Amino acid sequence: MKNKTVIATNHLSIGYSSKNSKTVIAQNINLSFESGKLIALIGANGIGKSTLLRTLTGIQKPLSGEIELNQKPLQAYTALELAQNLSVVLTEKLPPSNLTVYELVALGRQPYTNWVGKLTSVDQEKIANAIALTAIQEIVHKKHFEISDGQFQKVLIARALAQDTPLIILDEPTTHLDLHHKVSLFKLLKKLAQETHKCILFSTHDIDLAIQLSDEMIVMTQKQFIQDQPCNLIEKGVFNSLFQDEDITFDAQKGKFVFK
Ligand SMILES: Nc1ncnc2c1ncn2[C@@H]1O[C@H](COP(=O)(O)OP(=O)(O)OP(=O)(O)O)[C@@H](O)[C@H]1O
Repeated sequence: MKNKTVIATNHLSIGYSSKNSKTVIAQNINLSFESGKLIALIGANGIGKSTLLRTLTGIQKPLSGEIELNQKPLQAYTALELAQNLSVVLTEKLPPSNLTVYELVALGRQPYTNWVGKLTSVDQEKIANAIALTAIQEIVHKKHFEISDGQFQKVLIARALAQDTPLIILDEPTTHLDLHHKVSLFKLLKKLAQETHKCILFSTHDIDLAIQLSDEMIVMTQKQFIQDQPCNLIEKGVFNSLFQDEDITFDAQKGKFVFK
């Protein structure tokens, strides 16, 4: 299947504005993401990763510039159309509820169900598919608060898969996970990008893992955004500019950070 551009930005400027002030977090952002790719967004704490992801998902308005989702300006989408084209996995806890894992995954079908919220056979098939792809069959009858953090992350990804959108955006999906669960979640995202041909964009602080498992990375620094394949970024020495700390350097041979 041919890769096509799912989302692209043109001279995008992101930040926060109120009545009296405007804070620019980053500007002149020109990025483009294709279907079938797993793309990691990395950068130091507070650099603006969440701000960028919130802007790309339409949760937050750009200060200026354009975002095109499937060749159409993001602001031209209705809320329902947006939910059919883009799913978001955030790290926030859910509001208190008694939902089972199955019901939570089924919520992904909301943009397609009628006003009574009845699931059609197509909806049920998409839910079953999402559950199978994320391998959470054994916990579908549990309440969502009866599962571990790692399982919960998978459930949120299953909900995004059930929503069946060409683009999935995740903000730090591996936070709070141990190494084993981080690796398995990264591999799951990689498999999903390959098998479902979706574009999966996520932010992370697990840079070593992102280098090994993502198709492309976006390195965000005070000065610039660099988007490329991990091996090219290593070759260009980009990772050394990530942290303003002489004690942390990137070992290009080992493909990981080393500390003094
Ligand atoms: N609601 C807000 N109003 C004003 N400034 C904000 C707001 N939210 C975040 N910021 C500021 O925007 C900058 C970028 O924050 P953001 O959360 O996007 O960074 P991040 O790269 O995701 O950080 P981290 O890796 O620590 O999660 C920070 O300086 C932060 O203080």
